[in-house]
Amino acid sequence: MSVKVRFAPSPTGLLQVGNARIALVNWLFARKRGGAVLLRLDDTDRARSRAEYAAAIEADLTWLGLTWDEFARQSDRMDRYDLAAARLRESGRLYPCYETAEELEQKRKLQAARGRPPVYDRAALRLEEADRERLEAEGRRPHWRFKLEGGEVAWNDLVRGRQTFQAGSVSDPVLIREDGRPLYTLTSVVDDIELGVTHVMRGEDHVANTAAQVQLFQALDGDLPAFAHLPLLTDPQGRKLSKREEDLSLQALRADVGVEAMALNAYLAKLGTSDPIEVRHDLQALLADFDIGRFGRAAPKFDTDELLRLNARLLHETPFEAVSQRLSEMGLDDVDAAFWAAVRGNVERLADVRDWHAICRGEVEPMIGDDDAEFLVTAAGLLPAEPWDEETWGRWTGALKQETGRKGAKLFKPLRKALTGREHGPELRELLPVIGRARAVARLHGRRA
Ligand SMILES: Nc1ncnc2c1ncn2[C@@H]1O[C@H](COP(=O)(O)OP(=O)(O)OP(=O)(O)O)[C@@H](O)[C@H]1O
Repeated sequence: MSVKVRFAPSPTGLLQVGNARIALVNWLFARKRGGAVLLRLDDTDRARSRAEYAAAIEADLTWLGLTWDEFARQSDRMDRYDLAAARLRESGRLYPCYETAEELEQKRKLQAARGRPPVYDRAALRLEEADRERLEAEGRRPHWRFKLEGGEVAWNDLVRGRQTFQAGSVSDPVLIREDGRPLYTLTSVVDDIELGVTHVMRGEDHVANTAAQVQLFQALDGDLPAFAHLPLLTDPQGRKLSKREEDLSLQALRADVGVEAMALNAYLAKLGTSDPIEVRHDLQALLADFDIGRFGRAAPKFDTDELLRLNARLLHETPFEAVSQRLSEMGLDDVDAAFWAAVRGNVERLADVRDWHAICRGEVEPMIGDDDAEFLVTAAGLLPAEPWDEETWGRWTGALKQETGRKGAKLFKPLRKALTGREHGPELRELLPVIGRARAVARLHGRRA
């Protein structure tokens, strides 16, 4: 059987890292099996769905490298949901209800007072034709519920193991609202059947829905897909992430925090498993040890600091070719392979290259202690002629050591502080050729250059 998965966000906000984890898991699962990925926009909620969020979802997935083979939009498929609803009506599984939200609330309060679970009492099933006519004449419009069959509903969840629900313990779900809008429980099942989805992998906010959906697949003669419900990511305080909080949106992580797509992918692919989180340079490398069975049931905490540490490690290993284009888009056209090799070990995010660029190519105020001024002038005098390479530093400091008798920190620290204006930074062996002779001489003499 060929595998088909879907990622089905609603375009009601920017994707956040929790959504991205679901998209990534679907992608890895499908690609590992040579299967297909469907991107489906769940945009039946016209009031909240926006074209710019739909475009942002596509841009975010593209940034992560999570390609899709098929695309569907629920708002284009409304006639399919109408047809499915008609079939359910014919088979007696979809029935009209006229209670208002207040009336339903009232019922729930009464049930609670009697110590009963808040399950819909199916009063609407007992209405006669004349009752319905009277209610409609009052101007009421029905909403439509799916009649669950009693007994146990079970499925083997790829993450949660065997799941069982007593159908009698949940309310018949509303599939169509009184304004005629079909709801997720219905639209999702109709699409999964008609678009041939074999594995439904989503957040565990959908578990409660699944029992009803299993019966709906059966009522619509669809093949039941496999299910995997992953726990929801939380922030470090344990709060569920949602599209409504935009600080952990993919856009913010990319543009404001400076996270690399592959750092995020590598982090999300391992978060919530007991595997170590390691640098991976492409999605193919993540496929090798991907296994849906390794994801635990506890809600993992998303930790931006941990992600940034991985981001730094990734950049430290990234070859120049992989970043050259982006560096020139940042206006750093004169950064070459030697420059990148010198500074990459000192950046946490790509934008940090700007700081080292300013130090190597811009003006720096040298840091010079009173005891070192003379030593540094001697050092300037011993600088060899260009061209310089990585050997230059060793030859120069060797000669300087002989001349002055200084060694260790007494020798190296003043050079670093004068040449870079900083106490710490990249290996000077690599940095010196990037700074160049003219700047080095001036800085060793204490001049801003
Ligand atoms: N915090 C989270 N952690 C993991 N998965 C999540 C999280 N939030 C949503 N998801 C999953 O992301 C997928 C896309 O969902 P959807 O577009 O409905 O997002 P949402 O963030 O739940 O939306 P909203 O914030 O508007 O309720 C679903 O499979 C959903 O279960």
